[in-house]
Amino acid sequence: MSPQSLPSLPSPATVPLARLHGVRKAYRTLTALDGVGFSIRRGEVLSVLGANGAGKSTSIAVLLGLVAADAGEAEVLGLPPGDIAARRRIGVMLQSAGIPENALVGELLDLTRSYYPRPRSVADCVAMAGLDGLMDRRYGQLSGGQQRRVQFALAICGSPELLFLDEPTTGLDIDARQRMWATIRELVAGGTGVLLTTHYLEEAEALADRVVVLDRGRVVADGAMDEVRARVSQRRIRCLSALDVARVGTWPGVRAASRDGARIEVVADAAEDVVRRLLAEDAALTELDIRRAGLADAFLELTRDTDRNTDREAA
Ligand SMILES: Nc1ncnc2c1ncn2[C@@H]1O[C@H](COP(=O)(O)OP(=O)(O)OP(=O)(O)O)[C@@H](O)[C@H]1O
Repeated sequence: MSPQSLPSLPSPATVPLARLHGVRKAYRTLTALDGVGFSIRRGEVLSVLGANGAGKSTSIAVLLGLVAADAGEAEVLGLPPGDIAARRRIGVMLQSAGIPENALVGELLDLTRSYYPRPRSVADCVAMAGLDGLMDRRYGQLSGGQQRRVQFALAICGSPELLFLDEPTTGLDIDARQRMWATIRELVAGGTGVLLTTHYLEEAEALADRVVVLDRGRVVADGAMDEVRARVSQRRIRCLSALDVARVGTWPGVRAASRDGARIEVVADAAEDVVRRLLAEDAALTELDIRRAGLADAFLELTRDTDRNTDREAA
């Protein structure tokens, strides 16, 4: 067979490591997932964002085979969720860890490493998760932040191709959080795919290549970090001005106006009209600075838009 006649296979980089498609899940009358679909690729961090109860943990649970979907498709490394062969190639750090309190950290690490065909060395795990001095301690006697680091070590100790991190840095101090971010970046640079849920939008901004925003069990945005930000038209305008912010707040196109000392900050839908009026009304205005809204603003606007649509549908 000549090379030309071979069917063209998708390149490994474009085949998703994991995928949900049209997934529905209801708990009695409550719809937790309402047709959720997204995928995670090699060498990228996908951040799944959403308010409490939006369906983030349920999406992960479906991918891990912990919860059965009522409808739709779920696949991990080309296998059904929960498949043992897939389990040996993924790492998982969930909110509820279920780790025996009496076990020594070193024992936990040895045991978890033994499940995997190509575990990382203990020394690497200790360095990557920041476990120095913790190996002989009992898990239950560690602080919350130390326990999170142990959970992270257990998630990465098998050199997984795909890593599920459900709010990994909750309870970590700034230094430990930065260390975990650095390790995640290192893993991703080596080709690992990461599904990250977080309530810290600066964490998603710092780590994620792509973002999926869930709102009440539906995907309301899915795209590259910059694309999701760009979907939001809002701008933040800052300047030194003596204008009355209560009055500025009533101008057309202005969403919010606040004062911090001599500086005012205006959040506007379309910056141009508002900037023109600011300059016209205050000839002494200086230090004008206009920025695209950050992920936090984008997130709020995206979920607020769904609120509006839902209200409209209900009306
Ligand atoms: N076992 C369960 N039984 C009944 N309802 C459930 C169960 N698990 C989740 N739910 C409900 O499903 C919805 C989605 O929950 P899920 O835990 O996926 O949200 P989340 O986005 O992870 O929220 P959080 O940010 O609070 O962790 C919520 O309304 C939740 O109350």
